Amino acid sequence: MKCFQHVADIGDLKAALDEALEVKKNRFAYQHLGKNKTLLMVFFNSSLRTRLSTQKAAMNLGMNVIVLDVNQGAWKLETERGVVMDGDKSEHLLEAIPVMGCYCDLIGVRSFARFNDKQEDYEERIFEQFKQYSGRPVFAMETATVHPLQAFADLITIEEHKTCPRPKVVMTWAPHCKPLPQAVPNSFSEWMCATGYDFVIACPEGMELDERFTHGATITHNQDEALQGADFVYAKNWSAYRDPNYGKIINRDMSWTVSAQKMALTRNAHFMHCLPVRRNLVVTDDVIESPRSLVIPEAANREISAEVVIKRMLESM
Ligand SMILES: NCCC[C@H](NC(=O)CCC(=O)O)C(=O)O
Ligand SMILES: NC(=O)OP(=O)(O)O
Repeated sequence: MKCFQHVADIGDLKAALDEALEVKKNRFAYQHLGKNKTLLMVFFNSSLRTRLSTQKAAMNLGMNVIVLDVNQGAWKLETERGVVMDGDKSEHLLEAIPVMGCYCDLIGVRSFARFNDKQEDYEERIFEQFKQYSGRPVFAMETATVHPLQAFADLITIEEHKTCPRPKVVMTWAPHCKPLPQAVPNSFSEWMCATGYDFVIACPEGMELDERFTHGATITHNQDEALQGADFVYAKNWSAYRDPNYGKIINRDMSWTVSAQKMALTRNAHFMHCLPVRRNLVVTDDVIESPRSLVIPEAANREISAEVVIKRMLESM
């Protein structure tokens, strides 16, 4: 595997899940693969889980790990060609990327949507340049439009907790105080549509996501109806995707907060969220703290999804 970005990159999902469960049973079985190999993690944005779980996964595989926080101590990077660089940006990404590639064997990149320009975000201009100019296999650690390590970890978590072959999984929009990217819901939807699950997306009108990620899902604007019979409730806020509101908050409806009353509509569903989560905006304290909440197992499985992805990249070197 030379790139990990979309569900298709992982190939057969059943095989990937089997491999994940095997890795989870013995996460140090492939130490030889990473010997004398270096992972570089590049962060343009903050992280807790991705940073720790991906480093842990690489260490499980015997790798060395170096981390670059672009906004803390590195030169400020210009990303556009043709700019006269007489401002505060000292170095161009077009030099920085191949230089980074010199010091490592694999690169993970976190680069969120900037919401300046929808086309720039959805063309993945930063991540694509890493693919093109680093000379290394590259994986997404949440880019402008996708967060596949999260979606893979969520899929593993659902497989571990489902009690029927085809569970009903409902991804619901929930309110938030900041305009958030669509990467997490895009990838969750893309991955769920690739399973045989009954997958439903509930969101307010105007909050529909890019159809390239939601094709195959049932989409409704009625949250209560969607929650009926749900086995898993995946809450997430995202800002508007559709023009002319791209990247904006167009809805603050607190009746979409996932509460005990909402969970009572489900088939005793598990609650899921990628974290970090704003309590009592997205989900109430009692729901996230309940025994049906899977937020910690999801985070734990981030180590496993990352290990499978890095392992496959090392194997195909
Ligand atoms: N990697 C997990 C989610 C990251 C990001 N959340 C955030 O930026 C939350 C920030 C805040 O709540 O202040 C998102 O939704 O894509
Ligand atoms: N879920 C997730 O990616 O968390 P971080 O943003 O903390 O890495």
